[in-house]
Amino acid sequence: MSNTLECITEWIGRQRWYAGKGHVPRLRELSRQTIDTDDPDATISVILLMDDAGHVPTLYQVPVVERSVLQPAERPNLVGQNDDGLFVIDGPHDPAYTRALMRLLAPDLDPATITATRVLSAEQSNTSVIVDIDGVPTIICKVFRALHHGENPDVTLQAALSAAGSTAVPRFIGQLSSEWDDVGRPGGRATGNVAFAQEFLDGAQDGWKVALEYAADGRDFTELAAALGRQTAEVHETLARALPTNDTSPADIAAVEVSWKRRLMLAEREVPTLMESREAIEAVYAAAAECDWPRLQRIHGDYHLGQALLVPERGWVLVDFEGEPLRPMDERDRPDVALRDVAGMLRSFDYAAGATDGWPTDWARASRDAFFEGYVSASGVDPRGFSALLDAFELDKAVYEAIYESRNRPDWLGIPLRGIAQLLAQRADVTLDR
Ligand SMILES: Nc1ncnc2c1ncn2[C@@H]1O[C@H](COP(=O)(O)OP(=O)(O)O)[C@@H](O)[C@H]1O
Ligand SMILES: O=P(O)(O)O[C@H]1O[C@H](CO)[C@@H](O[C@H]2O[C@H](CO)[C@@H](O)[C@H](O)[C@H]2O)[C@H](O)[C@H]1O
Repeated sequence: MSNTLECITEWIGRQRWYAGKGHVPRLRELSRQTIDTDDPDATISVILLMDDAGHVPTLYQVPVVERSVLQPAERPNLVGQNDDGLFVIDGPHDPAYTRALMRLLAPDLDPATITATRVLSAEQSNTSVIVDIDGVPTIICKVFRALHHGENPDVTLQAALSAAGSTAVPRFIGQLSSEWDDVGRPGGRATGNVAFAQEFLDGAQDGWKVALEYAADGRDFTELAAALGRQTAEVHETLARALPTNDTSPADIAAVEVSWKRRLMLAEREVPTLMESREAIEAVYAAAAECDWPRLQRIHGDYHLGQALLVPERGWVLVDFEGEPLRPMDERDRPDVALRDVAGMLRSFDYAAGATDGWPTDWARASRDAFFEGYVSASGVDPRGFSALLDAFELDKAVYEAIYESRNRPDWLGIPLRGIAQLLAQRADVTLDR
């Protein structure tokens, strides 16, 4: 037995959302808040923990429920047993926590109508809980794991799209923020979003799984890809109307170029073979920095097929506007280039082909073209008109994916590496043709 903090330290490294893979966690408790519950055997604590083990300290939200009796069904979600003999359970898996959270996120909801709560089983960066109302899955609550000062773009963007009447995102229900000590900020306090709730889309299919099935069966995905292109353009257009935009200054361009190069340097440390392509990749970045850039606006930021849900009678609905988990929050929380999203989705078609036996490149190419056509038809803007810039964003995404795969799924590292090689070969062909 050990104290609750020791139990969490031993457990946290195994969680999918723990970003410090490869480090032994070094946790420091910043705050512990007790939440009221009507369950007499449960004590709910929301603990904010700073992990000092990595290069950059990371703040995590760990809600736990302490109980004197452990039900067999709770065993897989046991964090540990503390010095007082209490069983410490991962909060989102315990109904006492999720019911208490719902009271805060949706105060108008009658708690008696909540009939069940369960954690979404997919591997995730955060933890989402599905809430049944009168026996029907109705609400999904996302509990953010890594916390940041300032608004979380997932909340800001989905709330803004929903308020603008867009049905391209789930209806927004409510959000919760929290404060914690931060000596680096004026007043010594930081504040950020810790959870939010939105409409649960029953029967939604994950776009990644749909695409994989199509690719594996050699089925034509172009109609769905074109619809996705149209929905993407519509979301970009609504975001540009609902939230601030700005002209692109030379300083903005320089900052993006620096971030591309910084990421490449980081990737080379983790995937040394990338060093062989550095010169060619940097040449693409340099060419992109020289061309015309569109206006900056808020974007999805980590756009791929897994962020698009195919909903019966509604079509594509987009989720998870939090941006890339490996990118600093201050970079994700401001206007950016919409082509970054287009590039993300192009990479995803390549991924679906790469994860399929025989690597059907024609399938990926047809899906890309259809996506472009859909995007143009809804917006009048053809991303292919910014080819140097689009290539740079695609390369940057593939470099990001190389880091992501080497840390999380080394068996898949070949997918982004081949993507990088292909992009560079295509650019070399274009240059030779000139
Ligand atoms: N509103 C929703 N309705 C139904 N399923 C959803 C909804 N939002 C998310 N999901 C499911 O949860 C998965 C993870 O959600 P996401 O927002 O991507 O979480 P994370 O930030 O943890 O990556 C999605 O891929 C989808 O399968
Ligand atoms: O969904 P998250 O916000 O957690 O995104 C991260 O994980 C994704 C993998 O789940 C990763 O996406 C990469 O793999 C996908 C297939 O699993 C593929 O469709 C994407 O194109 C590819 O980028 C994403 O990059 C990462 O941020």
